[in-house]
Amino acid sequence: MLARSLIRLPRIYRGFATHAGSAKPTLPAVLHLKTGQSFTGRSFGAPRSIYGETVFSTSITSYTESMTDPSYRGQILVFTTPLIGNYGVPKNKAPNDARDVGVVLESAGIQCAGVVVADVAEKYSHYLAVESLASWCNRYNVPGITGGPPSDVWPCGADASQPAPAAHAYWDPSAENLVDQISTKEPYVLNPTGDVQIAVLDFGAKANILRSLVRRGAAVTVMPWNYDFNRVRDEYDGLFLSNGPGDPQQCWDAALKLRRTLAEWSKPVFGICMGHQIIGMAAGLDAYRMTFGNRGHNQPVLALASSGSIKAGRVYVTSQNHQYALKLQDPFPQGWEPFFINCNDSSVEGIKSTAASGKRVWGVQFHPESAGGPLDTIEMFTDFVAECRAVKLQRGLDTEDTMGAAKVEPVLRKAVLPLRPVAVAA
Ligand SMILES: NC(=O)CC[C@H](N)C(=O)O
Repeated sequence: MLARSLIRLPRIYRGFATHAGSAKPTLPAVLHLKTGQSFTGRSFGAPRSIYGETVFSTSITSYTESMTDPSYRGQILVFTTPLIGNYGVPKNKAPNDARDVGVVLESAGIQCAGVVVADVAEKYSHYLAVESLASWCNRYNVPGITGGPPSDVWPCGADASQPAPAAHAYWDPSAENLVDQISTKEPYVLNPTGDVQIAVLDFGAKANILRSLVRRGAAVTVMPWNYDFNRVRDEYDGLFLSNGPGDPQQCWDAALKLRRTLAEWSKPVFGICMGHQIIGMAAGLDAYRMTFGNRGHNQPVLALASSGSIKAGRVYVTSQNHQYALKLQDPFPQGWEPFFINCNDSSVEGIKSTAASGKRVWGVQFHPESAGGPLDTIEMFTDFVAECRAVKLQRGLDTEDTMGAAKVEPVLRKAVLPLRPVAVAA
């Protein structure tokens, strides 16, 4: 169900923080959909009413990673897995390390607006857990709704006496630039001693994307989503465009700046999810809103082309969280080709620059960094950083008149080979 919606609590119970944070959800709550349906359940987490866009995820694990993924901003996340919360929530602070991003989960706090869980675990067990899902939600002021009506403590249907909001009152997430709300306001650097300089345009980057780059040795400069990279591009060996919340049409400013980058700069560019949509828009493809987005950790995608660790004809199982996609068109804009296609709904899962274009650009709709989900495509980060490194070395060596191609080759191989991905199992 993708309708805009509202989680509503009876007015008299708003402010009952002690109850809302308790292990046993007993207060009634209602999920109203703009399409007219209302679902009654019990409240957990913060005792307040919120508007949001209702989306569902079929993921079985990693509720903590999903809920801290900035791409879920403004959304009421419905878990189709019935039991959520049974391994609790860990302390979200990583050891102080200049190479890391400072958090264990995907951002500093809960990003989704609310959660819907069939059966929220009242007890949790995990060696790293420090609190329950309900207490975590309560601390971040995020309401949750679970189970059926609390018939033992409250007359069934009492919540229904609260009127559903009028259709026009519902919030329209595509009217807001959610990316601008979450993106860094100032550039910052991770792993400054890294040997390749990668700029990240931050549309709401998941921490594991930044980790995946710095762990491969890159110095990463995270920039605001609409930063004019063209002003500083000569200082960088590669450009990365992150995931992010909301409608990509809100980010045309970034797509137009990228269009210029792609026309005038031929170093490696890689984008994930929102970043992939922005690359597509810059390339001349249309982005559209899907009837059913893909959210889950077992989305199969078929590779249509080989590149680095990715082999054409293989199916990779991927982690996904998106509502928009690039439109498949035939022919593709000149210089571009489809890279992956979704095996379930045939949506575009990746695009790349053609070999003939002389560019090195890749975009994927899925999440190679997982967190949560499978690691089938994690080596795409290795490919990207290795490509940045190879281009950097090639350029450095190209400018040395004394070194011809024959001498360059072993130097390059030494730098690149240890980073080559292990073969993906057939
Ligand atoms: N995870 C993402 O980057 C999602 C991109 C975009 N907000 C969408 O829903 O399609």
